[in-house]
Amino acid sequence: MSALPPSVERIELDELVCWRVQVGDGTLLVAQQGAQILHYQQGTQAPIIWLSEQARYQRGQSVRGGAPVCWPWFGGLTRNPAAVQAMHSNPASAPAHGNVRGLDWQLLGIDQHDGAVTLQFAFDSRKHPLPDWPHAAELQLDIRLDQQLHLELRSRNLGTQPLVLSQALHTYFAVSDIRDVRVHGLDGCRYIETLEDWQERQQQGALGFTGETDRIYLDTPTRLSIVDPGWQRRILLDARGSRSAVLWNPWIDKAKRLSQFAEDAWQRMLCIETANIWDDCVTLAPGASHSLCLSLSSEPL
Ligand SMILES: O=P(O)(O)OC[C@H]1O[C@H](O)[C@H](O)[C@@H](O)[C@@H]1O
Repeated sequence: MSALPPSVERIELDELVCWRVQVGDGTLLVAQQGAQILHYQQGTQAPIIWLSEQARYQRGQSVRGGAPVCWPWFGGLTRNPAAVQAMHSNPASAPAHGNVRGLDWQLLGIDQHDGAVTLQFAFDSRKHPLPDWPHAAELQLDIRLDQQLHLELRSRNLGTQPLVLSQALHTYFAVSDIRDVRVHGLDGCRYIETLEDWQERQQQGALGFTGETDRIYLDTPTRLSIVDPGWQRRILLDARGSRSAVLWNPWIDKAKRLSQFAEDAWQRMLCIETANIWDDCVTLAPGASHSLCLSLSSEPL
């Protein structure tokens, strides 16, 4: 069977410019705003990345689902270590997950090589200063589609003082039914239970889901996996440059309060956010850079 050559197409979804990429039987859709991946699917299997049925494609607003980039802080800024908060002149008014997920990034280039396609996006805070965050930094996201999907998020300090960041690739995964899936790789990890006064606990065995879940896992291994018996598949997440991850599902009540989110959508998604947070934040000396990398693939059970 001869494979079709890779293809890249520019499309517009409502207000957003997007790039649709096909490599072999893999399809990828990326919005230029936020360099946000919206869709990733291999062949005829269910999508690996989840996108809300109620997603809205509007300027200035992150799309619900896909893989938003949270930077230069993750979550509520006032929950971050003091050194991350100190980068901002008004932490109490800072938006959750930083600013770049709702801003336009620059497309640096599209490279087609060895049967793979790489899209390179950049955000430069010297050209687009972030409110109340007076620092010179460049962020680049390389998105490479081959037989797998590879993300590399590189932060570079272009200023003269140390830069301290927290960040995450806030990936929404598609699952057959959240109540049936298990996440492997977390056994023995410390975690912060944000729903119970941010207490520190320790994971025992694989993680299943029976209610709202919002946890920061620490000392995470390079590989996590989602075992999904309903769709008879295992999604593999291989990370580098990260020792923390957020596991999130809003469940029934919080789902009702989320934007662009159907009331029952919690059943079909699970966020595993490959991160640098809590005691795993990134400190960059002037001129230094850091890469947070994630490769996604799937295999039958
Ligand atoms: O609604 P958003 O700002 O996109 O945040 C969605 C979710 O992101 C993370 O997973 C946080 O840990 C959650 O507490 C939050 O609800």
